[in-house]
Amino acid sequence: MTSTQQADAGRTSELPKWARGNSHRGGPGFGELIEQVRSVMDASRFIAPGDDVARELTADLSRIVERMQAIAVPVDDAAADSREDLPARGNPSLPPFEIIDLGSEGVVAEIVFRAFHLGRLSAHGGNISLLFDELAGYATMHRVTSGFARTAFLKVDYRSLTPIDRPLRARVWVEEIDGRKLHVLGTLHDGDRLCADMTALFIQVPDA
Ligand SMILES: CCCCCCCCCC(=O)SCCNC(=O)CCNC(=O)[C@H](O)C(C)(C)COP(=O)(O)OP(=O)(O)OC[C@H]1O[C@@H](n2cnc3c(N)ncnc32)[C@H](O)[C@@H]1OP(=O)(O)O
Repeated sequence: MTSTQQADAGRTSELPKWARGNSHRGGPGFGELIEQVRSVMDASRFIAPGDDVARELTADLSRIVERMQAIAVPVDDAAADSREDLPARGNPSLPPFEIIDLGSEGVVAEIVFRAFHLGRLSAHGGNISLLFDELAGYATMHRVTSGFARTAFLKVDYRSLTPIDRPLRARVWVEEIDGRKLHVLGTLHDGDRLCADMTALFIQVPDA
């Protein structure tokens, strides 16, 4: 039984198909491909190429983009954002978290922000907010009785600088349910140090 199915035990209806996850789409090499995509994003943060090199790199990347566009599938069939065996479900636009625990108590994840997520000397606040929003999606997905829940608002308090390149621990849970409204809380720690905490409201909606 996958962690997603275990956590699903409290729902009165199945998870929407798009949220069930799989570990096969895109094949066994897909994780390494996404890791390389992340590495391109990281490396791009630390270069100041001359014009010639910039044009060469652009041409190289254009060829790769064309190859990917030639094998595009409808988004609901895509591997990215569906692979529950990969960091952040294989979605390169998300910070690469790994789920440590998922259940009706909420979700615990390990996250390593990287060069691509750098703001000024620490992780960019928007990336921290993105992490919380995604993890709140996990936490609420397993507490709504049907459909799923969308973010109505999400507030982050940045308590101390959030480092990149080291494992951090995030915890997000549903504190209270009031009809369709789910009140969600979350924390992000570097060891014992609180980096950020989060308050959000999610609203249960049909999966349509
Ligand atoms: C395992 C896979 C995990 C995948 C995770 C992915 C997670 C991604 C999560 C997201 O990022 S979702 C994308 C970002 N969110 C949106 O795009 C939502 C856009 N807004 C909407 O679609 C609607 O405004 C919304 C669904 C949030 C609410 O509209 P509704 O028409 O369904 O609800 P309504 O306006 O009737 O409000 C219902 C209740 O919520 C309250 N409410 C709604 N928005 C609020 C708000 N912003 N602040 C405070 N209260 C709010 C509202 O007052 C009311 O309270 P009462 O029932 O007590 O009267």
